[in-house]
Amino acid sequence: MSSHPRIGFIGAGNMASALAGGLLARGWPAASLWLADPSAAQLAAHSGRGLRTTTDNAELAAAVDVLVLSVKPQVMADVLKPIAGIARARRPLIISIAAGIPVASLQRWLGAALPVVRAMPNTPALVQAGAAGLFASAEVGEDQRRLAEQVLGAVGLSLWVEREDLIDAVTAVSGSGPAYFFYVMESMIAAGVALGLDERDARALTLQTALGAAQMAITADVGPAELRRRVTSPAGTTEQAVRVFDESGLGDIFQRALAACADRGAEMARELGGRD
Ligand SMILES: NC(=O)C1=CN([C@@H]2O[C@H](COP(=O)(O)OP(=O)(O)OC[C@H]3O[C@@H](n4cnc5c(N)ncnc54)[C@H](OP(=O)(O)O)[C@@H]3O)[C@@H](O)[C@H]2O)C=CC1
Ligand SMILES: O=C(O)[C@@H]1CCC=N1
Repeated sequence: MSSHPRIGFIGAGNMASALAGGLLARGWPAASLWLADPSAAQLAAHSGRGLRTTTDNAELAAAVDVLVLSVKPQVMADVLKPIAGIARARRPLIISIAAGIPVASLQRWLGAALPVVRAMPNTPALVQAGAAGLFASAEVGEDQRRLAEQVLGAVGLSLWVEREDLIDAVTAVSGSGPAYFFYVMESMIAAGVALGLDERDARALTLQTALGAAQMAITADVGPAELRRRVTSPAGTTEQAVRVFDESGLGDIFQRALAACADRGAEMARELGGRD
């Protein structure tokens, strides 16, 4: 196998576009990236950049070394059954990025206990700043583990979790996590505007502050709590903002929000995973 295995995405939506775009920007050859989607319009931007595209999932499944299942969880069963025979014959590494679809369901729809990696990436993969949790089924060998790491690791951090239910926790923290930070950014921009800044300045200050805080937290030799303490002067301004967050139960809000997110993953597994 070449140093750049052929990777095929079934479902060319938001997350597949982020992963394929990130791999491309990282130097993955466009001709080794395949995308399948029923919508020719959805595929047009990708083919314009030299990626291989098709509206036929079976054609893609017959061509790739790594098959990334990037459709919505609700259509996964219908997507897998028609390509199950090809997958059993060719045995590509299968990586499912769908929230809430257990390995056992994927294998049942594929008609065999094929090696499956469940991955939970996030959209910052597009700018090589992704974060992904991976879980390997018992059938996944060492070489296939390394292959999954090569693909997800090319666009950011990737780490293995040893129990499948922890994928729901990864979803709550990092899979859905970008949305929480974007929400914070939206709220800070709106608050800055309410305090009199023009929208462009409020946005620029907010986004640069988010970037700076993340970079500091990643590189510092102390944790976020100490970094927060260093910004919070006694009897100063930050203290007043933190007081309002504490009085409003911000920590509890995050606990409940992430628990609701993880619970939804488990609920989807019950709703969708049991399908024939
Ligand atoms: N978005 C995110 O941040 C993350 C998403 N995920 C997971 O990734 C998966 C995809 O999510 P996302 O990219 O947001 O969803 P999108 O709806 O953006 O992408 C899914 C794509 O699959 C297409 N599709 C539908 N039916 C088929 C089919 N039969 N064969 C091939 N393609 C098909 C859809 O087309 P159409 O729109 O025409 O139906 C759409 O283009 C989900 O399972 C989600 O849980 C995981 C981590 C993060
Ligand atoms: O909201 C969702 O269900 C998907 C999974 C993680 C991020 N987006």
